[in-house]
Amino acid sequence: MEGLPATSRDEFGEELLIKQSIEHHFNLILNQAHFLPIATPFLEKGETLRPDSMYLSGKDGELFTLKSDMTRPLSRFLATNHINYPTHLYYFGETFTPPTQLSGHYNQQTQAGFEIIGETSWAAEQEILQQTLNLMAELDVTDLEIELSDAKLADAVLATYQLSPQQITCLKDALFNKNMTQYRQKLKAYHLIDDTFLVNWPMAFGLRGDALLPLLPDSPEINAMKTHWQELINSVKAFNSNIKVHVDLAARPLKSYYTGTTIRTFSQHVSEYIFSGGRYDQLLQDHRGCLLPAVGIGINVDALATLKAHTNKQQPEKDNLTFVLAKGRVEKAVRPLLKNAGIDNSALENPERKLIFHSNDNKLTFILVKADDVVKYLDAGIGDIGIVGSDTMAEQPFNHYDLLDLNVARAQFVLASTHDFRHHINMRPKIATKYPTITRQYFDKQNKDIQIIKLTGSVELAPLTDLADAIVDISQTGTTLKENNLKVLDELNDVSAHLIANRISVRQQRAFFNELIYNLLNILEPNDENLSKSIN
Ligand SMILES: Nc1ncnc2c1ncn2[C@@H]1O[C@H](COP(=O)(O)OP(=O)(O)OP(=O)(O)O)[C@@H](O)[C@H]1O
Ligand SMILES: O=P(O)(O)OC[C@H]1O[C@H](OP(=O)(O)OP(=O)(O)O)[C@H](O)[C@@H]1O
Repeated sequence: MEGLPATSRDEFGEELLIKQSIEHHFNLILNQAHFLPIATPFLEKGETLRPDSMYLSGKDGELFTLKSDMTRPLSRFLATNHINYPTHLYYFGETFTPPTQLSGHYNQQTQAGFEIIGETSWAAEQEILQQTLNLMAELDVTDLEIELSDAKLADAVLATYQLSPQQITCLKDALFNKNMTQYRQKLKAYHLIDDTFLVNWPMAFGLRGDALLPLLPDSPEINAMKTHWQELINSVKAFNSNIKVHVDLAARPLKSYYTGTTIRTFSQHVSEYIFSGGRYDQLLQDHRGCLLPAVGIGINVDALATLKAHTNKQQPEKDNLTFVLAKGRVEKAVRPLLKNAGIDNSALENPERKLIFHSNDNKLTFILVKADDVVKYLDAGIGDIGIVGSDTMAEQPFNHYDLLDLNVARAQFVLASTHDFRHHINMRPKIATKYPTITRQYFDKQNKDIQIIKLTGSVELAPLTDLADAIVDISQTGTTLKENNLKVLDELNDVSAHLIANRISVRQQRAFFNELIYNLLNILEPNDENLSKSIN
């Protein structure tokens, strides 16, 4: 009997019962609130090829797209039907996206959502928040924490400083990735490192978000956002004063088309956002091609079902954090650094052949994995914090925070070959490497066509044996190159160990992360007086 494709699964029994119950309560709440149901087919016309879509081919060769989200079918529906606006809609159904092969992820997710379309007034935001709260209560998952933000906040803040468009882009990029190393370098370069709000901005969420609200620059646009957040916070508190609600002043806009308030929720038990949405006035169009203002909330039903399963079993809140360390050079190099930053990693000192360790108080777990696998443990929500080389990160899809460059396990990528290598002789040189992405990026920048040969080690052998013309590899002392009679033709990116973190873990354990980042920055940037400006 043939099994399922690697990326699919059956759903059965208890797991499916939970989803059915979510769907039942969801329909009940939205019917009561006079939202109208909409169901769109699995297949849409597939004229635009997108990397995040799956395709089916029809009998006559026509290409169809499997529905990868609910937004596109909804856009098509509104653009091709005469509807009276404002309209209130809701949907519940399956979406399909191609996961990375052999990653353990599934290609099919259940998504639900509700939208108010054609309504510019603030009442729409209040209504979707109200329905979100009703659903949380109906499903009995009140341990969700709500985060409010605004897609335009970062631009509004940075507009109050004297910065060029390019400087704004660089700062936003570092801010949204919570890349503290890059962010602080930029602040220093732009002479803004004395600004208390800016210094603390990347971690301005949760209680710290609330604490930094009064330090937000003064502008009519920002003041209007503050008023709106306060109104939403008041409605949450009036509904149930136990629900945690905070502002996130450093949130990346959910999607590029969001234009106003955003609302997201997460819980202590699941490493993904459960509800997320907000205002997006620039995406949907009616049948005449006129833009339609809209607010909506999407629900990750699979994540919600995981949360429900936890709630049903009454499991305690997670109070343990897992570090995933790239074993070998990286783990050895960061061990003293972590220890100096107050992390009890003494158990790693006598590893023998064990791969899992605990701190003396059992609050921290350390797991040792091959460098390539660190990100997979973070993706799955098993690891909260990862420590891995920037070389490994550059070769993988990466969707986490790149918090700090730890400045240890340092090396450099180099292009190297034999002494008689001549660039111009070989029209399409063969380059051997363990790092195809880095290699491709480097040659693309130079408009040079090459052929890559992916090796797993002893890369220096390739030009010596004529397997390849040159190599892109890591060099530290240069000894390996020298001993193999190879010379450096060019120096590429620097490599070092980085501290990375799952986005939801940073929220679930924000006090721990704040302290760890602060302690590590004190070691990495000693004598930096501005560090004391970090609220801790
Ligand atoms: N000279 C160097 N060569 C290779 N990696 C280095 C060097 N210096 C620092 N590094 C960092 O160390 C990581 C590799 O560590 P290590 O060699 O222990 O693991 P590995 O590549 O899995 O090795 P092995 O396959 O020999 O176990 C790289 O990802 C890089 O970030
Ligand atoms: O400049 P150096 O200090 O000599 O270091 C560079 C060498 O170290 C790494 O190899 P590694 O030891 O990881 O073995 P590998 O060839 O099996 O990847 C790298 O691939 C180089 O071969």
